[in-house]
Amino acid sequence: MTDTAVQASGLTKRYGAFTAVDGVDFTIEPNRIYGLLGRNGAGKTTIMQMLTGQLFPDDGTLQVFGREPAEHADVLRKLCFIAESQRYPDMFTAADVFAAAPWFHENWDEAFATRLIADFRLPAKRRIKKLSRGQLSAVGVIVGLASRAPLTFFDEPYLGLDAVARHIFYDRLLEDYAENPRTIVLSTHLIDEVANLLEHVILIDQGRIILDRDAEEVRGSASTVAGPTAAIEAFVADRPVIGRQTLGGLASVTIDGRLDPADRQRAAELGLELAPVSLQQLIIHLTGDDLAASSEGEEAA
Ligand SMILES: Nc1ncnc2c1ncn2[C@@H]1O[C@H](COP(=O)(O)OP(=O)(O)OP(=O)(O)O)[C@@H](O)[C@H]1O
Repeated sequence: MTDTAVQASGLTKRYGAFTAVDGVDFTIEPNRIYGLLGRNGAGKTTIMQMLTGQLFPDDGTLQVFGREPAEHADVLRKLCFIAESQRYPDMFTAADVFAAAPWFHENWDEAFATRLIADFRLPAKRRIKKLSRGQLSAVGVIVGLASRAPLTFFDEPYLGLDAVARHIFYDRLLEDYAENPRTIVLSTHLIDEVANLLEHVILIDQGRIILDRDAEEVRGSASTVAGPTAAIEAFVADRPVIGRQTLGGLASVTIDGRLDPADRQRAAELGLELAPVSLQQLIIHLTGDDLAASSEGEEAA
């Protein structure tokens, strides 16, 4: 049996009277790729900062590789945190950053970094402060990949990257992960782009976890059913509805839970169309205002 990479229980962070992370429990298993997803301000960065010893929790227990991260240098050495707004010393070139990386990351692979510099067409000899936004993102991504840290966090560091560069990042990540398994946590809003990379999804909303599931289970775990409103209502009665749109006599309703062959047959008999819900659509339903509106309606009823 392998040990867990992260074990959090009742993890809480407050900023004054505001609770940014509200008593969350979760586990991160080693050698998997996790998506830490959620809307702006959900608490993702705050959680990652606690996991990497940059912030102290106000409550709860947190173990990273079996210890409290903030107080154990041997744990911190196993971590790599790449943020969107990564800062570097003013005089540094990208090459200086890569030259310093092995001091912090014992698994640093210089040959891999050199290959990535070419892939991203990064002018490594140029001062960091002269780099474009995308080039600066590439510096962070290269550090995150070539460090091969046992637990690597990418907190949306690839926002500045263009579509080609982002796909190079996803490809290199997957290739290298296959050869050098490690634990990777990605926080991103580009959910459709990373959906196939993720092995596990943790969805956070307003400081609380609302979904913590194997990505394979999430795929196909919700469906959209579309057709005449009366037939839809007959089909979705007693099923958990997580989204609803109506237009004239037509409706499109998203339901949670898998459909079995009998469900599919019934939908066909009623003349309804079924479509799988993508991870991004599911997250929009789970954290969007349409859910808030329908659940308020249910509470009032
Ligand atoms: N130093 C701080 N002081 C006060 N409030 C803070 C502080 N840092 C974060 N917050 C608040 O805590 C909440 C969680 O912030 P956090 O940065 O963790 O969100 P996030 O999920 O990473 O968001 P985004 O996707 O927009 O980056 C937000 O409401 C934010 O405004």
